[in-house]
Amino acid sequence: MSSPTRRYKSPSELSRANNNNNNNNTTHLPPPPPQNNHRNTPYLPTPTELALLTLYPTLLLFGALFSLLSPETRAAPYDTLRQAHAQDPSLAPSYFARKDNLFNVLFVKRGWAWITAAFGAFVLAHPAYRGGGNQTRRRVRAGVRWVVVTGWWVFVTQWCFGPPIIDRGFRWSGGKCEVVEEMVFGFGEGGVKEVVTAAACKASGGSWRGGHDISGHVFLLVLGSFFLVQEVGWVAARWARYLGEERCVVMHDGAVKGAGVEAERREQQEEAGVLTVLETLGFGGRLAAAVTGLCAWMLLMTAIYFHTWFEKLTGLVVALAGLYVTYILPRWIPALRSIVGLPGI
Ligand SMILES: CCCCCCCC/C=C\CCCCCCCC(=O)SCCNC(=O)CCNC(=O)[C@H](O)C(C)(C)COP(=O)(O)O
Ligand SMILES: Nc1ncnc2c1ncn2[C@@H]1O[C@H](COP(=O)(O)O)[C@@H](OP(=O)(O)O)[C@H]1O
Repeated sequence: MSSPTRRYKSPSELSRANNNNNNNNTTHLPPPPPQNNHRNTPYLPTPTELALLTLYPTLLLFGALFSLLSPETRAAPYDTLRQAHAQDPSLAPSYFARKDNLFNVLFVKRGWAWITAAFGAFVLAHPAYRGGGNQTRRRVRAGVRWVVVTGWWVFVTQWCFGPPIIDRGFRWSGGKCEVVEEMVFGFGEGGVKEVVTAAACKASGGSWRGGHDISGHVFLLVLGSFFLVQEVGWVAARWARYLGEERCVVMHDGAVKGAGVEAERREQQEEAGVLTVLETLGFGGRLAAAVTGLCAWMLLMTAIYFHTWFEKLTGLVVALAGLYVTYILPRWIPALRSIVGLPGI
């Protein structure tokens, strides 16, 4: 069976083509994909990454505008202390304005498990991670990046040597657990036990009120979805030769080069010709794409129905901080890069 015409060529073919071009201009191979000669700064996301990142504030902005303009949403009662609309099914402006909606309960509230599962499926099953002498090392580095991003999720939402960062921020900004403060005794100033986490407050029947409550949903959905975009996007695009741009890295001697210089030579897709996006993604990548799509949808729902705009903005900023440390910092700190690597390299 004849294979369809290939758009992209293997490294050896590309190098042969270039040599031929240089030597006698007699090659019949098509030119390699257009490479942007302009070097991207290693200190900031590449133009494609920036375009994708811009979608997050755009979603938040769109949600804020929608909630201001939609007659159903404006008409529905809103509890400013709980930062949510009325939860009664007959009063809520939409199914998605309810905290008990199935997408929230089964997806976001178990969000890190879904993100971890999609990432794991991709790293274990995708052909880009199979073969080549350094398969184990690439998987271990991907695992290290997962630990770093997961560590940030743990510190921000679950536990940070005590209460998580969200709960610490809430209390630093003047928030407290109302009602329960008067009822619960133990350690703390004057012997009164302070309820220091949102979870403990809820468990004791109190309400967590008054401070700045960084949106945990915005944080988790942005961190998790862009983690998957980075881990699947660069790896699959490099493997299928869809790369039109390159990340730049600072080398040990201070020189700035395309990240490809550190890529170890290994088999890339070349037998099947041009692959569709679905073929390129494989099972794990498709799962990751589905999880990322759901994250985007739930982010939009949070943007429309929950929290103040400032709490959503801080959720976004805290997520971006973790992503910067995991994916951009290693581009200009070679020692860090040697530990966490770069996806696809
Ligand atoms: C250099 C960094 C070093 C880091 C060192 C720390 C390493 C920590 C690494 C691992 C710790 C182990 C934890 C691994 C768990 C991974 C498996 C899971 O997925 S856990 C189970 C799933 N649970 C969730 O997904 C919960 C998701 N929900 C939330 O985070 C919150 O509900 C919310 C943020 C979405 C909202 O909070 P709410 O209070 O408003 O409901
Ligand atoms: N997209 C969404 N769908 C349903 N509930 C959401 C939501 N976004 C936020 N919430 C709810 O709004 C509250 C604040 O969310 P967060 O601080 O994580 O952004 C949480 O309530 P509960 O803690 O009562 O479940 C959360 O479940």
